[in-house]
Amino acid sequence: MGGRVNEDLIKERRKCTFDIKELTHIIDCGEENTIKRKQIDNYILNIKELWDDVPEEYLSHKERYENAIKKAFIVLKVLRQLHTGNIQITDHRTPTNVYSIQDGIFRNVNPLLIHIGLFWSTIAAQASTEQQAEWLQPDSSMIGTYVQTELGHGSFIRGIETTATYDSTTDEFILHTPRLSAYKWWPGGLGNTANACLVMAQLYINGTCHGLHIFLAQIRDFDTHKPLPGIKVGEIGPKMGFNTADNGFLGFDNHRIPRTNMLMKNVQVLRDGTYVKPKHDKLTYGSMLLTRVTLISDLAYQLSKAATIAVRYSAVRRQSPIKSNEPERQILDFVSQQHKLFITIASSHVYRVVGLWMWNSHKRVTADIHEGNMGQLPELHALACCLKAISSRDASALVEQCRLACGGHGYMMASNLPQIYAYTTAAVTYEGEYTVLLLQTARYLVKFWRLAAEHKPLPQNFAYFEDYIKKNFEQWRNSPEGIIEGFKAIVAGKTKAAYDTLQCNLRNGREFEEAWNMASVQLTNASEYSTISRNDIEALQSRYEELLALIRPNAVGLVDAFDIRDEVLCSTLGAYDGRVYERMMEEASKSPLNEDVVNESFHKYIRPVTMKNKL
Ligand SMILES: CCCCCCCCCCCCC/C=C/C(=O)SCCNC(=O)CCNC(=O)[C@H](O)C(C)(C)COP(=O)(O)OP(=O)(O)OC[C@H]1O[C@@H](n2cnc3c(N)ncnc32)[C@H](O)[C@@H]1OP(=O)(O)O
Ligand SMILES: Cc1cc2nc3c(=O)[nH]c(=O)nc-3n(C[C@H](O)[C@H](O)[C@H](O)COP(=O)(O)OP(=O)(O)OC[C@H]3O[C@@H](n4cnc5c(N)ncnc54)[C@H](O)[C@@H]3O)c2cc1C
Repeated sequence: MGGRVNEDLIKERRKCTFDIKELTHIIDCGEENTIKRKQIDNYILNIKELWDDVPEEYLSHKERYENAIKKAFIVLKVLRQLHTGNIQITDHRTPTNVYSIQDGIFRNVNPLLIHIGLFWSTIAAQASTEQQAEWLQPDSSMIGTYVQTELGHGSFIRGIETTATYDSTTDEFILHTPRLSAYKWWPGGLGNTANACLVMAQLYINGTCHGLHIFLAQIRDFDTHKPLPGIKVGEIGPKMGFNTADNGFLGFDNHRIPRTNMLMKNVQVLRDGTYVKPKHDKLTYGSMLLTRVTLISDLAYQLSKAATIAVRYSAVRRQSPIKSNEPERQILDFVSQQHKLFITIASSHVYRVVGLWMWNSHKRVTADIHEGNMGQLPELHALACCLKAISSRDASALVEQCRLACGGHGYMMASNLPQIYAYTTAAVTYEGEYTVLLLQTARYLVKFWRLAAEHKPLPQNFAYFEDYIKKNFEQWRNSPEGIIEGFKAIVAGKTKAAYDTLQCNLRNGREFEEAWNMASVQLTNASEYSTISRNDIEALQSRYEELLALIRPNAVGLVDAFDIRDEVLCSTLGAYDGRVYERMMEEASKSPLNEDVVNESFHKYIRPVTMKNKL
């Protein structure tokens, strides 16, 4: 769409007091990354076949999938070309890699997301060198997915019922779905797209269960794509979002795979059925850990999209004067609106920085694990659980806040805010449900509180538990250091309260698991523990309002610095030029209901009723 940039946006950009490009480079972790990102953006966004004539909302469930799969294979080809050209596109130092461009192309989810993101990365992390050499071929026929969750079990994966029984006479595993609740249910790309999968199943050797292990299974013929004998596979139906992800179900009827199809980097089953244990029980859960870490950056990116749309719209939208004799104001001038939006910008930066830090920590801990040192794994797991849970919950609440901040127009699909919300809120559940993950972190904290309570030595990271017990916390100070101290006090107080309840339940004769369940609200909820006083809260509130006023002239600059192209934002409300009403009218004209001046239903159903008395 050609035309002038909205006058209010022009003025906002003139008001900006910092160098927008400099912030973009910081977000991208360096100017060279910005340049590389823009090259990839240009390359991909110039592929004409990736653009729709009809907005995807008007397509049927089947058409949407078919459209998405067409694009997915164009993108896959590009990814392969870029890899061949040695362009590092999976570097999560920044969320602004090729994956974010896909948000624009699909306006939904790439059906190959799990193939690219989880299938290959799990093989790379958990398959032996020989297996990798065989499976990780650039021209592989395999289109895979990660198949873990079942109809009956998602959170409690030890309850998974699919079995893999070793048959030493044929040197094979027999994959089997013993009952309906054991059907695999949810995996992305499983419904129609994948011809292979990594399946999580209980390993049985000579009648002994060795717990969960990962197996590579072909499920469809590479040539005809028909399900192999003994495989029942299909798609699970429409969802709140993720509708192009082709999530599927899968059942095995004594399906045989070679022994060498168990992922054997960390654990092995030998030809004679000998089981060689892993160095750490939970290495099999490594893919979940990695995805949780990755998601923090992805959620930061979703927040930056929502903030860009809502801030630009709020600069363009004028509604009601503040003083009665004045013209109507930009809604961005209302302090309550600033409160809704600036927190989203800030949260995006927070999770971007934390996501990057976690990504680097993951790299470091993985390198240690390769050397046989598992010492840092529990802390990384505890942090990943908590941060994935909190970032997804915050992101979905803030995206929804941005949608509401755009009033009625935010309810339009063409604003793209409903789609961003549907995408973001799914992350609260997948890769570990919110409460379940918080309880994993609580388990870790309680362990160290027990040491503190028993006056045993604590690692440096938990020294503040001891400070709390000795009442060494200083009075609240309104400064970054003071805020960190305040958070430490909250964590220590919260952990103490939960621990005390747990102990009390145990003293009353409860078994540990039951006592834990009874304390679980305290284990997950924030509590009132703080060194902060009522006066401090008032001082903080007025400081906060001062800061909102300080940010106000830079609001548009701050979201421009996210540097998200219109083709990725896909929003009538958030485009760079701010021509909101023109875009809304243009999008409305694409509705199939506007194709005929009089819809044929008028003659069939309306006219016979409305004209009845007049005939
Ligand atoms: C690269 C491209 C990226 C693109 C951008 C990103 C976008 C990505 C979009 C993704 C699209 C969606 C895909 C979705 C996929 C899925 O959802 S896959 C399925 C995910 N499922 C889950 O997450 C299930 C959650 N449940 C669990 O993880 C486990 O059941 C549990 C809750 C952790 C409990 O496990 P259990 O075996 O019962 O253990 P416990 O008896 O409770 O003991 C826990 C001990 O184990 C330690 N531990 C647990 N997990 C780990 C781990 N992953 N790593 C290390 N350690 C672990 C834990 O600390 C306990 O230790 P101790 O206290 O010392 O006993
Ligand atoms: C969009 C989407 C994509 C997905 N993609 C995949 C995929 O590619 N591959 C795959 O294998 N799976 C996938 N999943 C499945 C996903 O991982 C599970 O849905 C998720 O792990 C939650 O498990 P659940 O559905 O069993 O929820 P449940 O565990 O049944 O949760 C229901 C409620 O019970 C509570 N609860 C459960 N256990 C406890 C406990 N111990 N203590 C306290 N409360 C508890 C939860 O907090 C929640 O409130 C996907 C899911 C979605 C929504």
